[in-house]
Amino acid sequence: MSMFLNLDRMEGGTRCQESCAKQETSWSHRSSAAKSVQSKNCSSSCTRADSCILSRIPMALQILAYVVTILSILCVSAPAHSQSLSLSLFRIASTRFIISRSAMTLSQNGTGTGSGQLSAIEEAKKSAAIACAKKHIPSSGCRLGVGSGSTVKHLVDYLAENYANGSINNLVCVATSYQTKRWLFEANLPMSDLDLTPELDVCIDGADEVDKEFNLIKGGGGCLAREKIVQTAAKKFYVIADYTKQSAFLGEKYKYVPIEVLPFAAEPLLRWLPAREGGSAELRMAARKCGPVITDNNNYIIDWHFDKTTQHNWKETQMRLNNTPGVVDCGLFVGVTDGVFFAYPDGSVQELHAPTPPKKFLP
Ligand SMILES: O=C(CO)[C@H](O)[C@H](O)COP(=O)(O)O
Repeated sequence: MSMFLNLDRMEGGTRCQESCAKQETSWSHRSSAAKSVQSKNCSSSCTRADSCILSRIPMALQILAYVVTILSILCVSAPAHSQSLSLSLFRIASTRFIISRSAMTLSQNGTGTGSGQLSAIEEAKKSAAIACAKKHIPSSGCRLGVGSGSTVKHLVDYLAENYANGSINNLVCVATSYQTKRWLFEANLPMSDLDLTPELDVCIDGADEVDKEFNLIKGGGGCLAREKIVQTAAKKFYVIADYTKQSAFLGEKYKYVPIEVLPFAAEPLLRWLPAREGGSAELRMAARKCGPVITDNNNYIIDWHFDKTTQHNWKETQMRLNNTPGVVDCGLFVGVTDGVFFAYPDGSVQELHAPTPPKKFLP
């Protein structure tokens, strides 16, 4: 839900997105000069021009407009021009009132309960994100891979606050998705990409399910390919999750493995995957657009609903899936997690470490 709300917020700022996209190539260690460019262009984070103008109308003027309007209506003999002036003022004031009410509703709903309170699960996501950040992001900063999804949004909020108040310095963030990039940008956090910063110190990401051997299913948000690339580029990989993601075995709670595929191969893969791996496969369809979900890499997602009655060797399954023509990557993350932060409804957070440290490409 919150993902949709945030996208809605972005859709309003088309001009802002364009200027952001133009800056993308120079988003490395963003200087204060770059930041001022950002705040200039993205004062259109105030998404619609009319809401910017209206927000500058002082409250006193609005009240005056209401009063004048009521008086003119009461006073039928008032000259026509004063009636029409007061009606215009009334319209402006009412529009502003409606806009500010809708903005309030949007921001409240974004927190998960519609009442401005975080739901128990959102609270847990936030606790996991903060605990992990406190432990693994040093105040002297680091090169940080930033995952995707609603749990990661709490991490971004934490980083925004602590970077702004100087508790964390020299941070460089590499996003795993378009949405995360937007969040980092709006939070004024310094960003880079893998071209400029190919080696990262830490990557922190959410997950859809984590089993007791630290095998993960990821890709509920369709960002799995970039998430795996950024995770692989990092020396350490930590998962942040609420208690609903903790399972004894994969499939206990989450029902499928997302697989990013080339559109050209989608139809045959929908047949090949169940024929070889069992279960069933479906093309993920978009919720608010006709047709399939298109990933940040312009690919499709196939959700493979695996057979829960048989035991799977996830390492081998991952290798087979990734060796299939047309598969870009799959949402199985096997043997790569250094630690998981699970947060529970009572507010406690448990940090679990991998029994044997995962092997990394780089030391
Ligand atoms: O893999 C992901 C996106 O591709 C997310 O990390 C995963 O779906 C968890 O998301 P959330 O924190 O919203 O539950």
